[in-house]
Amino acid sequence: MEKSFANIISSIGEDLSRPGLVDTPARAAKAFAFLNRGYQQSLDEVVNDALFPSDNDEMVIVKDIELYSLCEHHLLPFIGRCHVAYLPSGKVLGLSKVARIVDMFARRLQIQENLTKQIADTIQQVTGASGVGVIIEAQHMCMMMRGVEKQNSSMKTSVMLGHFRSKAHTRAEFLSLIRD
Ligand SMILES: Nc1nc2c(ncn2[C@@H]2O[C@H](COP(=O)(O)OP(=O)(O)OP(=O)(O)O)[C@@H](O)[C@H]2O)c(=O)[nH]1
Ligand SMILES: [Zn+2]
Repeated sequence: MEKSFANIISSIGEDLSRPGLVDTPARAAKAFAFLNRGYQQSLDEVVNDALFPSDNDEMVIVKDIELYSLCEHHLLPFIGRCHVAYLPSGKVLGLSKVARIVDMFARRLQIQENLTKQIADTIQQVTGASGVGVIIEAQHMCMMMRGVEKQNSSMKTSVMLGHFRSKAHTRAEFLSLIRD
């Protein structure tokens, strides 16, 4: 990856031998590996068996989970917030694991729609919940720094599974609780 970054830097007309850039291919490779570290993670390792029996079947919401990802079309960041809710069915998931699952998928090359669905499907799979709702609001640098150059638009995506899809009042409760 270092060689590839060295090629990219030369290709834009820069002088790789100038002092400020000498270590840049190595730094950039390290940074890019970090930004894409989700490929090295497995769900088992992320969840680490942090599932706890509970007879509480009321809605659990983790809101405003910050999210940094890279769009798979331009390799530019999209940055925003993710809200996750589920209806437990016999067990609850360790709180931090919700955010870790978000990160595991965000730290890959993504489009926002697929990211939203992967998070929802995984929370469903891990918890066996009777419903899952995931909403992501994000701003895409590929639309801001280049291309159409719109600075104020943001994208909202949602995936509703189980009762969040079939019961309007469950969905409404989720939407109202993330507004507070
Ligand atoms: N649906 C969706 N589109 C995305 C996402 N991230 C980037 N894109 C879009 O992917 C599209 C790629 O379009 P292309 O026409 O192939 O590429 P481009 O010429 O660079 O497009 P422009 O951005 O319009 O300049 C653009 O419309 C981007 O805005 C995402 O998360 N979801
Ligand atoms: Zn893009």
